[in-house]
Amino acid sequence: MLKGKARAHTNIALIKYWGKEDEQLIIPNNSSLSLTLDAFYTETEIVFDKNFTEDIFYLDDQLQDEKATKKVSRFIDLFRQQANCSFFATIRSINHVPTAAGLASSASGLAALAGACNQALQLNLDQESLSRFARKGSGSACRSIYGGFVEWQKGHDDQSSKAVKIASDHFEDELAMIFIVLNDQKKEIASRDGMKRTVETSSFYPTWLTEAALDLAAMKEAIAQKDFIRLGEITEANALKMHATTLAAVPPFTYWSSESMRAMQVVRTIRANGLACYFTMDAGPNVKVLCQKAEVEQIKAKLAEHFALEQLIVAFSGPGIE
Ligand SMILES: O=C(O)C[C@@](O)(CF)CCOP(=O)(O)OP(=O)(O)O
Repeated sequence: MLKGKARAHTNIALIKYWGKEDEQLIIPNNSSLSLTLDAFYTETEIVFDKNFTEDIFYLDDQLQDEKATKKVSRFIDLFRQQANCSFFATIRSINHVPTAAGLASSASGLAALAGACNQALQLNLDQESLSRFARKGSGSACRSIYGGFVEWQKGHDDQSSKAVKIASDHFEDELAMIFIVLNDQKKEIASRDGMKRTVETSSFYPTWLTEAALDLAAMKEAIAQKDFIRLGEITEANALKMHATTLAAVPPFTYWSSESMRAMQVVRTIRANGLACYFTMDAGPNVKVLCQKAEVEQIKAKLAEHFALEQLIVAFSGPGIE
């Protein structure tokens, strides 16, 4: 019996990953940059045993169906191959994500599973190699291997496409992110499907790639300068450009609900009244507000004039895989 356990935290992209160059290896068309957060994480335990007759997957103590288990099995196969191990495994993942949040936890989930496999199979993979493995589970998962500011260098093959930690002299410790959880019933298009349709049909997509590269360079400069205003401006503009690509897809779609639009307007108004805060959004209606730790309580209080307190969740910079 081989046992492994790991904890990995959620990351939110400030420069978005949006579109694949290679679907199998999950090589992106553009590099991205994220902030790993402390509030949300996944803890995964895995046991490999020669007497097991199939892979079994529990998520939040719920036995998972064949589809979900197959996805996890395919991912674990990467590690079994690496370790030349044919044992089946039992996986237990617990998502420490506020239940109401409905926040995507695939990134922390797959990163934690990568770490647990690494330990159980005694592969001694370093963080760079772990990041490559996690990437093949879900692109954004590769960034959760590290804490703080993380760049996923797009690369062009399995070896070169990986995440790296950005030297930031602890600038991330001055930041906060407030999640505005909007429980719209909007049927979400999974990020994998959304980006595929966008790459294949959106006339705005080529411009996105040009802009994302410029935004990344400018953001790395803002981090080096510890310039929060610049960091926020680029974050918000980059999210808007990424979401703009979906409006020109065929058929067009958007992740924005009416509540998302209201939340974005509230953030703009709070900013216009003197508190520096900027929004970003991913493949869902929730709005995330990037601000400075020193002002997070004031900004949360302003948001609470427009949203219920239980819809507002504060997170700070978090660590890499543990
Ligand atoms: O996180 C970001 O950079 C931006 C997004 O969250 C969407 F806004 C994309 C996340 O995509 P992911 O779920 O990693 O896709 P996969 O590789 O098809 O599994």
